[in-house]
Amino acid sequence: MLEKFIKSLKASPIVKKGEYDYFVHPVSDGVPEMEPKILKEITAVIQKKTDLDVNKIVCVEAMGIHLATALSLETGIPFVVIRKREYGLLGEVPVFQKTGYSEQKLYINSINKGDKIFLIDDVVSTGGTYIAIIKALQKMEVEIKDAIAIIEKGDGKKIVEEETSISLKTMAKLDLVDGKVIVESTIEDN
Ligand SMILES: O=P(O)(O)OC[C@H]1O[C@H](OP(=O)(O)OP(=O)(O)O)[C@H](O)[C@@H]1O
Ligand code: HPA
Repeated sequence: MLEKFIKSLKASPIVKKGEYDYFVHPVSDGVPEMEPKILKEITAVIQKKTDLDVNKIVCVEAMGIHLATALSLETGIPFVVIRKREYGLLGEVPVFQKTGYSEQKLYINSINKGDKIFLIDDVVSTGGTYIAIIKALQKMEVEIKDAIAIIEKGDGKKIVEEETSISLKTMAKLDLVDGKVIVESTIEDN
């Protein structure tokens, strides 16, 4: 079911961000262009493999937005974006995000105590982003019913699970070897 997605992953160019090896893919970068069929494969597998008995889909700017949009259109569940912009709205919660190559603040709005949410982002790598967000949502007493990062790179999934006790699903686990993307496993192997 994920044939086009897997094929596109293997074709991803790798660039350097300082010392960090960074793969470039339509899911994580919108570059090269996204084939709608890939997005359809991903949303179909999410619907099959995750718990979407939720009242909100929650994604992270920027590269969670197209994934949440596609899923929202298929399911009719509304989505909210954790932004890199501060609004100063009542109840806004700032979160400090650190990835393998950047640091910045994110801002949670329109998520309330008691909400049942599905969390979606494009990549988990160091786990820095998901750990910060999940801890903030747990403190807000939001119920994270399920969470997915479409692409898994490095040890981030394990670190997120250890630090937050949330089970994080991923659709494809990859490794970067000799300038190439190797797909080690997919959610369909389980
Ligand atoms: O597991 P981590 O090491 O935290 O990496 C994962 C995060 O890195 C990227 O975000 P980035 O801040 O580059 O933003 P973008 O979505 O705007 O590309 C990606 O979209 C994830 O949110
Ligand atoms: N590529 C694209 N997005 C990412 C990466 C990467 O290597 N790491 C974290 N987000």
